[in-house]
Amino acid sequence: MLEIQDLEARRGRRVLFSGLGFQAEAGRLVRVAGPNGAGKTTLLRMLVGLGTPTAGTVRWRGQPLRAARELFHRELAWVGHAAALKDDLTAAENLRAMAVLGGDDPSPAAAAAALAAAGLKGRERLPARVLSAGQRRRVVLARLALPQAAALRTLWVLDEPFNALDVAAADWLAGLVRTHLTRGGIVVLTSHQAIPLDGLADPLTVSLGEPVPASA
Ligand SMILES: Nc1ncnc2c1ncn2[C@@H]1O[C@H](COP(=O)(O)OP(=O)(O)OP(=O)(O)O)[C@@H](O)[C@H]1O
Repeated sequence: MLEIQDLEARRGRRVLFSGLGFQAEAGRLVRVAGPNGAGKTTLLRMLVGLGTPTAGTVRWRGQPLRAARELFHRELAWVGHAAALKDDLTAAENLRAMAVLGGDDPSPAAAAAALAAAGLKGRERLPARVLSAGQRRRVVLARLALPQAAALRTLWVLDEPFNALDVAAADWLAGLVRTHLTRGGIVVLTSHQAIPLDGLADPLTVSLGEPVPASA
């Protein structure tokens, strides 16, 4: 369903990666690994259509992204590593605003349920500025607990989703990922820390190395 072929990314005169290829079918977890600066975020942004590769193609359901853009965006849930909350909005307002921007329109009850699942019961009405770093991250990730995320968003692309999470929140997120994979979703993620996803059938690891100077 997701197919990457001969992908290349350059930054100035450095080649971050080239000739990169992999495929992910329903139920597959893809973990993108590599040291700081290797190009993991760059790759994820290319996968979701936010960055343009210097060579190669990304295909979704057999079509290049630019041809499948509308369908692709209906089926994508993207959580960037720097996904930001608006400080003056409450946790619930932030979650609903992010969901709407992503093309979902959850009811207030669904948003409250997702925040409760994220361990934020009782904090829904607090302005984001008073939330801790981990709580802010939970608000962002609560989008994946909305009914639309499971029903409509086949492909989850998550940049450092486990950052700032405590053990309980990491277990919650791992549970969401597991359930999504079981339902036939695809999850592409990066993580510098060990993630509590042991025992998943056959995760695919895509390893990026140190960038090299371009020869031309
Ligand atoms: N807009 C940009 N302009 C110039 N260089 C950039 C830009 N964005 C990223 N880079 C560079 O590209 C390289 C890869 O960055 P990227 O964020 O993809 O790495 P990463 O593997 O995600 O790193 P980390 O593990 O630190 O998050 C870095 O050297 C970075 O400085």
